[in-house]
Amino acid sequence: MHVRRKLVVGNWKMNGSLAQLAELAPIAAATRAASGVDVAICPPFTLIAPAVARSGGIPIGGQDCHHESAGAHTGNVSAGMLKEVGARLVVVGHSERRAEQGESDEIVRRKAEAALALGLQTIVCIGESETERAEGRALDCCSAQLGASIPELSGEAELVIAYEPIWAIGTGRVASCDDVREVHALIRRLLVERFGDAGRRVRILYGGSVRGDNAAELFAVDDVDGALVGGASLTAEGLVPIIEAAAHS
Ligand SMILES: O=C[C@H](O)COP(=O)(O)O
Repeated sequence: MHVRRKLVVGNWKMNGSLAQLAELAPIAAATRAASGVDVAICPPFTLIAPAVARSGGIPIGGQDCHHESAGAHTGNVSAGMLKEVGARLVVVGHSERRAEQGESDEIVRRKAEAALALGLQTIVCIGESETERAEGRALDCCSAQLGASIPELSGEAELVIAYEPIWAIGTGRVASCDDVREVHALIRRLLVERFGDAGRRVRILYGGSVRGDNAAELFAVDDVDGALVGGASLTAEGLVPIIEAAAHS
């Protein structure tokens, strides 16, 4: 039996400011008070360095990285650049990037490879659309995305999977515990089939309208090892109850 610590990651998306970094201190204090929970915050690129300086020890990460280490890729940032300014993790394959930047599973896998190779904890996102769920294709969609988006496990850096049903992101429509249980069980089975025992150590996060008032029931679901939190992570008031729910799960 593998004991996986709960992991709560705040994804600020294209939100935040230097002033908003004041939220990090109470988040760090709550994290210190909550035993057995890992917490990280992923602000926009421009806030990573100042966030590291004011993090109170919480890992700070990026919301994306390019799959190449350098070159003519205007507007992009490499995993090495993230690492140089103190990032310890990165999210890749978020559905918003898949949709807005047209990122394929293949590109997401290459980004994950680049990040893991540099020792960044790497969170690979997958999740079905509303249409795919309505048509009964959610499991097939997640299975295909997982298979094509994650690299082989090698080295010491940690791979994390985030299941985020697209229709639950920022909508207030959190997925039912039964649906989350079904998808997380599928992800776990596929990870173990592919990586053997190491697949049992990979943490699987749920993301999509996680709030203080629904976190506890989500964290009680088998194979939910934490949450990728968007809107509620922008303030300590929103995120601390989720951290506390993780500590008590
Ligand atoms: O990365 C975070 C997710 O997309 C969830 O966002 P949300 O908590 O605002 O629904």
